[in-house]
Amino acid sequence: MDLMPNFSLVTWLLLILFLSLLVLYGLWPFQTFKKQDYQHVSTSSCCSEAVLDAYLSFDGRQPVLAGLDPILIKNILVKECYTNFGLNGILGSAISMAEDEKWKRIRTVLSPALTSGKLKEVNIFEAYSMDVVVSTSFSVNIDSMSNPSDPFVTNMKKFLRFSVNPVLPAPGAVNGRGLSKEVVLGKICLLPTTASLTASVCPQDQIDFLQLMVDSQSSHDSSNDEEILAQARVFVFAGYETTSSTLSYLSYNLATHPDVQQQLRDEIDAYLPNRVKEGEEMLGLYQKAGWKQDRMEEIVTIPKHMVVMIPAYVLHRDLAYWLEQEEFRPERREASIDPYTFLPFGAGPRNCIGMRFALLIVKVAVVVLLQHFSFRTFKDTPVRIWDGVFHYLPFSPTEMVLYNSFCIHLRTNRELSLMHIKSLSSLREFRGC
Ligand code: HEM
Repeated sequence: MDLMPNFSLVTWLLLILFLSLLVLYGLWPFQTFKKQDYQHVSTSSCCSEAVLDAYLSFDGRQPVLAGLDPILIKNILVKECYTNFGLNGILGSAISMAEDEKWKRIRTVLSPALTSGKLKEVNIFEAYSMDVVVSTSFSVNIDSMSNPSDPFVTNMKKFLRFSVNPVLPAPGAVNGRGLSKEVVLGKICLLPTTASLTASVCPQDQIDFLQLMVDSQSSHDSSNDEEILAQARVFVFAGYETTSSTLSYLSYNLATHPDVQQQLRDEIDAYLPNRVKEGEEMLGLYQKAGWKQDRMEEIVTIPKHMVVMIPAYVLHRDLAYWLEQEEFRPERREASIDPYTFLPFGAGPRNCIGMRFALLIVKVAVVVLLQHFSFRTFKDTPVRIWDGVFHYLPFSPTEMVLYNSFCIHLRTNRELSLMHIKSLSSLREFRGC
């Protein structure tokens, strides 16, 4: 008797394809976690009913370990700093993607442009958000509010909407040393000529990160050119959207909390009657809620090249660390904050290179705005902004972590044995799940 069903060739091929995909995506990736001693963490590829301090998920076939424990986070971020934002293509050589020696080299070149001393020289009043980032990163003055149709502004916006044409013209040589600043800017903005930029580029010897990169080129080398372009793009990308979103959320919170807004205005009037002072720590929005006492120590082994993500969005709403975690409570800055439970700019050697700059931009904007205006709600302002956002998203906050949103991503470069201190009371339910 013939035991093989009488399928057509196409059916057999589809069956083989189905079984291969099942093994590749459904079975094989799970072996990574089975080999490890992860009994204490939950393995889930969908929204889990209860989540521990660390849990496991999959990004396609890529196993991902997500950590919420501050000690785990500290170990990963400070000792194993291989950040990977998961971007490719035209941002492939950017500092945020680079690893090992390449990252060290780029970071060393770029860091001097963003020290606090350097920031004191920044002319922060001439323009804002994109204008400030572009002005300080490239020494190009644009006024995107007054000139929204300026080719630089429109093309930069297109780039930020991911509509940039990935096929860029070949790099142009200047003085036999690779790219000039104007050529890089032309390429980022897809401008046909650099003539329109020449008027905007500051003539004085203002040091910006782009000039530092261009100067660090020892000889004309097209891979260097590509690297410079990638840094230029990532600075705009990392600096513009983050800063403007921070300002938007902050103004929303100030509008919906008029008492906080008044208190801030009083402070500004008291401390800065006539001028904007830099360096005031005005943005401390979260507070550690107090450590739970019941703790258990375990050793966690994280294999080499494991992708680890720190789900900052969930961490910042973790009831183990924050009281009334959804509330805007600026007075929380009075309390000491565990740096590894509040990670708006990451931590460790690969933290945000633009952190000081971003805080400066945001603080100055808020001070100047509150000196002249008030933020008010109007009848359509949503009472809880996140309700409005989640209304349009098909998944809950926990699922968003599993979909890798609002996360810091890293890849370990060696096997790690970490002391994992687990709060026993951390077996908690995630809201919205
Ligand atoms: C409120 C504004 C900002 C926020 C919330 C923010 C947040 C972050 C975070 C979370 C990281 C990843 C840190 C990690 O992986 O540990 C990062 C990296 C980075 N940020 Fe920012 N950022 C902001 C503004 C800026 C600005 C203004 C610039 C540039 C001028 C900038 C440039 C970068 C770069 C280049 C990296 C990659 C650093 C590296 O891999 O060495 N960011 N940022």
